[in-house]
Amino acid sequence: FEPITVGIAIGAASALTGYLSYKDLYCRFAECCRSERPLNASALKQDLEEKLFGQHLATEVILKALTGFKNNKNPKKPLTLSLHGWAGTGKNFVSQIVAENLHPKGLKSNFVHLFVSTLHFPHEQHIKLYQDQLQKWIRGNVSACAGSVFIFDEMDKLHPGVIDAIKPFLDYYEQIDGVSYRKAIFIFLSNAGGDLITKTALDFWRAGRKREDIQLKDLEAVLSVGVFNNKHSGLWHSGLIDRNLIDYFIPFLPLEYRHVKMCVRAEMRARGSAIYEDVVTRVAEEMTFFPKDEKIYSDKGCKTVQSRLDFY
Ligand SMILES: Nc1ncnc2c1ncn2[C@@H]1O[C@H](COP(=O)(O)OP(=O)(O)OP(=O)(O)O)[C@@H](O)[C@H]1O
Repeated sequence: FEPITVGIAIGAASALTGYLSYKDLYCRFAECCRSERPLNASALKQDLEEKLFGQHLATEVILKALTGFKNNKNPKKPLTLSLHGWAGTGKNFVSQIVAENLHPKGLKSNFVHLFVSTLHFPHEQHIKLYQDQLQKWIRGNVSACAGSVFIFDEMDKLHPGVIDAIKPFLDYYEQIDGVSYRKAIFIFLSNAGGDLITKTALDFWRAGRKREDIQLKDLEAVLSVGVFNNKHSGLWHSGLIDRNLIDYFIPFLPLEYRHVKMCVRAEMRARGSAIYEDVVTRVAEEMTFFPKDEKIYSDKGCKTVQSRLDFY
């Protein structure tokens, strides 16, 4: 070897290791976008199985969708998940778990963005402005971090025009104006279809079948009628469905008395308290259940558990 070549090689190597350690050091103190970092699938699985109660379908589909997407070095489009179900069944909660498994700071991460329809896009007359702002926001953030996560809550209260603005980003384009959106993740949350999911769960219950026996295929047809044709839900007018831009529809089942109790226990644990079963029962019994006769499902899911626990 010529001395010059060796010198260049050593220089390059030390520059590279210097750069790497600088970057590592930097990332210890500041948040870094690590879109290429592999997903720890077993950590996600454990989180979902331990923390999310009564949602065997959501657990299964989310795990499958995320591991598949993150293992693919070359996705052809961003991942789009549409979560459906009754209030308080865990849609926001799951989004938070997913966000934390992708970016350790979760919802506080600079690479995770939550939009709430009634908060961020309240006025119908300003749709044009919202469209512009949203496009700029998404473009800017995906340019800064390819693996950005965007969560849209209350999709059923969103004017479909707003989502129209981001349709091109969800499509199969390699790049748009020099930016590739293919590693980004979009999560839509909605109550649309919740009544039909509940009806299916109730049919199973009335037939004496186990909740865990409900399969995705039992709900797909139901969701397609109830959600795809529902004129009052933000997505459906927008053509996202016709163009097959939603990768997974994820149903959230209504929660039963036993699940509410699990939520109370989880909340007690989170507060560092011992588990008092009499309090667990009292909080769960304060919730209201439907349908009128059978009283199986909590009408607010686990939503008011935390505030109710404050009384004890
Ligand atoms: N399936 C569940 N497993 C564990 N905890 C749950 C579950 N569902 C709800 N919770 C608890 O209840 C709280 C409220 O639920 P969450 O905000 O996720 O409901 P949601 O489905 O997003 O409701 P909405 O449609 O009204 O926005 C969560 O922060 C969590 O503590």
